[in-house]
Amino acid sequence: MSRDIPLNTVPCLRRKAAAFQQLVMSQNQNDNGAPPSPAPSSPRSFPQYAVDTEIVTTEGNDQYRSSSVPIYQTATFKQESLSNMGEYDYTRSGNPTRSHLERHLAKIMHAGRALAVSSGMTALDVIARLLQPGEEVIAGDDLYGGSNRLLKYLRVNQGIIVHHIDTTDVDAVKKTVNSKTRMVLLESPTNPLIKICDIEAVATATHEAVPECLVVVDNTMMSPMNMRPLDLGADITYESGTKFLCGHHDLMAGVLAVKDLVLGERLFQVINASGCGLSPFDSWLLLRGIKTLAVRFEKQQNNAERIAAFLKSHNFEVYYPGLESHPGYNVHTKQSLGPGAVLSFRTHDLPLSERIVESTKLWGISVSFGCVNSLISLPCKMSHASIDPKERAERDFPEDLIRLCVGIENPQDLIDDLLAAMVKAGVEMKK
Ligand SMILES: Cc1ncc(COP(=O)(O)O)c(C=O)c1O
Ligand SMILES: N[C@@H](CCSC[C@H](N)C(=O)O)C(=O)O
Repeated sequence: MSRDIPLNTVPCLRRKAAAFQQLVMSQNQNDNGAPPSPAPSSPRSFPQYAVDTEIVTTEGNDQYRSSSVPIYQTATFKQESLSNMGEYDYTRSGNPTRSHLERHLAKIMHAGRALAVSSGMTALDVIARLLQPGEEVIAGDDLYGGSNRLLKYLRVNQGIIVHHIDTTDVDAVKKTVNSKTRMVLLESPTNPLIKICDIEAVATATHEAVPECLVVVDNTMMSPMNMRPLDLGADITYESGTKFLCGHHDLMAGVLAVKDLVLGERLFQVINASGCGLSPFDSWLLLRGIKTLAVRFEKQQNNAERIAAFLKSHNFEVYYPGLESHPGYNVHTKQSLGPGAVLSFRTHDLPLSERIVESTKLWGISVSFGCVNSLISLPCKMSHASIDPKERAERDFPEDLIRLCVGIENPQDLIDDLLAAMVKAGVEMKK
């Protein structure tokens, strides 16, 4: 499958980035002694190659031409003089290792600016701080438990009105958007029910109704390997860097990206004010992970396709957008480059699902996904336990749902392990 994507927005991005850089520099000079602020982390170069090449190709400007970006493990930066301040003063405001990562992310996410923060939840929190009391948010009725919890917090404590609706239904979004809507939050595929939402159609309908409303896409499930929501009309895309970008479950991170540099500056101001920028070491580690994203992701996705076919052949109800039987198959195929490596399936029997999860050997019982190791979980007791059971029931959340997050192991070993776990748990397997 070709991973090339037309980049017709690039020349305009380049002009915008240069103009914005100019603006920030002139502001710094006129700011009557205000501390320096780093140049916006817009891409240094623009994508010219397929995504797997771009992912591994980073551009440094290190004085010794080091192949790996140095870790600037420092809180402060000394200034030449009071009249000649440098780009960096304090790591909360900016750090060269973080800037390097952010520029690379901006390039691979087709963004004008990217920002790296301490977790995926922090990324959503930074975006949510753009909202005012009384404003409205539309979000899915199937979304990651932590995002649901943050939206609930905003509703209870900050006076934000939140509508949870079926965002796979564009008409339902059109009916709910009103003059007070300031944010539409989408996941596609959703976590954990793998529902597909037509991002372009929702973004167009939302912007037609309320031009200033931000369409925000959580792209954690797809990563830039499979989807660039900014190219589909989203205003902001964010993802948990803890997952595919890192790939090894050894760090927490979140990334945000925008095309509009003014919006990017507003998000940067929140990050600087609240101090949630990613640390130098974690920025370095995340960049290291990103370089192998293409090979990991391709193997994980190929494995997932085989496992989905195996489950389907045994008549399980499988949720995976790589299967033509998935109701969102056509929309997903239109807006992304592949089905990803997370899938769910049902047994319609909670104790049986629990026994399957507890009987695997190779599949680790763990939350999260995107890791090189394969993981199995029961969302109702793990990643989505923070959603009130009553609320889960109202949304018809299947408690017996098992989620598989596929790693890079040998696919036959993974299938054999699942099969053995199913037999041990008492599933009658088709011969
Ligand atoms: C879809 C999705 N979005 C956001 C997050 C939050 O990311 P983090 O755990 O890095 O805060 C998660 C998982 O935690 C997730 O699954
Ligand atoms: N105890 C955590 C659960 C994290 S779930 C992580 C990941 N998004 C997943 O879907 O597995 C919490 O309460 O946030």
